[in-house]
Amino acid sequence: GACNPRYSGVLERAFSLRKAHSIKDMENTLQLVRNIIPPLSSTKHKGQDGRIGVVGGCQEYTGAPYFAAISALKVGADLSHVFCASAAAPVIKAYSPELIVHPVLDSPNAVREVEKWLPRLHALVVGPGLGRDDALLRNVQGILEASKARDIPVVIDADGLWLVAQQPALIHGYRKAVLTPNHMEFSRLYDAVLRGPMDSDDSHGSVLRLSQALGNVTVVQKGERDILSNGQQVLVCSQEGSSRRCGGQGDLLSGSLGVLVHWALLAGPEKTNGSSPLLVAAFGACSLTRQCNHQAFQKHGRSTTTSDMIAEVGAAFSKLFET
Ligand SMILES: NC(=O)C1=CN([C@@H]2O[C@H](COP(=O)(O)OP(=O)(O)OC[C@H]3O[C@@H](n4cnc5c(N)ncnc54)[C@H](O)[C@@H]3O)[C@@H](O)[C@H]2O)[C@@H](O)CC1
Ligand SMILES: Nc1ncnc2c1ncn2[C@@H]1O[C@H](COP(=O)(O)OP(=O)(O)OP(=O)(O)O)[C@@H](O)[C@H]1O
Ligand SMILES: [Mg+2]
Repeated sequence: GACNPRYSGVLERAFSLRKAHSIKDMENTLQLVRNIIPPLSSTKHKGQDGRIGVVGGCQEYTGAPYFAAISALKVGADLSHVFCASAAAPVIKAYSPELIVHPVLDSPNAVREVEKWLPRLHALVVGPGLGRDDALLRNVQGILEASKARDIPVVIDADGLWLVAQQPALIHGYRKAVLTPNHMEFSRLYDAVLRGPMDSDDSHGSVLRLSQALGNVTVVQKGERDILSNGQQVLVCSQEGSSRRCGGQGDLLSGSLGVLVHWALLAGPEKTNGSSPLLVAAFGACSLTRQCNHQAFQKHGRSTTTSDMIAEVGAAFSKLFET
């Protein structure tokens, strides 16, 4: 690949960005995030700052879709929907009166039931707590196809990434897709798409190559440092978090990202200074999640859970983005 001038140009850029992932770079990117945040205003109507849908939640997993959907609201969306399997719905409803919960995902009409709502949604977060049941995944495939046909931005996380690893063509080249794999999900995707193990000494190159191989969808590799790429640019988020790794932190990230993606696309590339709006949105969600983790850990230490982090969203958002 190194002989290909376009590729080596991209790599050079990636490497220079790697060296320069300084506090100053982080600060510059945070400023771009600030630029995409819509001002609070007394003249707006309910819904204008975001109507987000989370597709996930099954018999086993009810926490993950709840975390994602409530995080979207706490970040500033006006309405947050959950489309889940029927067994998960009463549980999720009982966690929160703030979410709108549709028990449709295991119905034979699942795709039609979700499609009805698509014209009213600004972004979908697909995968938290979805599980790997074949019938459910087939329905989600239909939902993804319907969302693409309507040009609705999609954040794909957790078991949604399991589906994409099986069928990369589902999102290949979709400009409005962001994938948020953890360590395992990333290597599974990399294996499936690039047909070989990744080079664990070159995480920047791996994220860049995976994004390119998927037709430049935005990829966020979560970890000690989050590495983000749209196949052209590579960003690193090393906002201070903590050493506490309770389950659900990724769901906070993907739910927040659902809102930020909508805001970033609405703001457009003028507000992001030529950088990809999706990359800026992803950087915002990573910084916010890590800052929530940091603040919650200062209060709760080892007993920190994702609910403690969600309680910090407001203060973390102000600290990072409303300075
Ligand atoms: N309360 C809930 O309902 C929660 C449900 N969850 C759901 O659980 C399902 C499975 O998600 P998983 O994340 O477990 O996915 P996987 O089944 O792909 O498992 C990931 C595995 O990788 C391991 N791992 C993570 N980081 C690693 C690293 N850096 N090096 C080596 N191993 C590493 C983890 O211990 C985990 O066992 C998803 O539907 C997810 O949304 C999670 O979101 C957590 C919270
Ligand atoms: N070693 C680490 N140090 C600091 N932050 C980390 C570390 N690993 C992950 N994170 C942060 O934790 C958040 C969630 O990442 P993680 O890899 O735990 O996702 P996940 O496995 O999908 O979580 P979930 O349990 O919700 O499924 C991200 O914001 C990421 O930046
Ligand atoms: Mg996860």
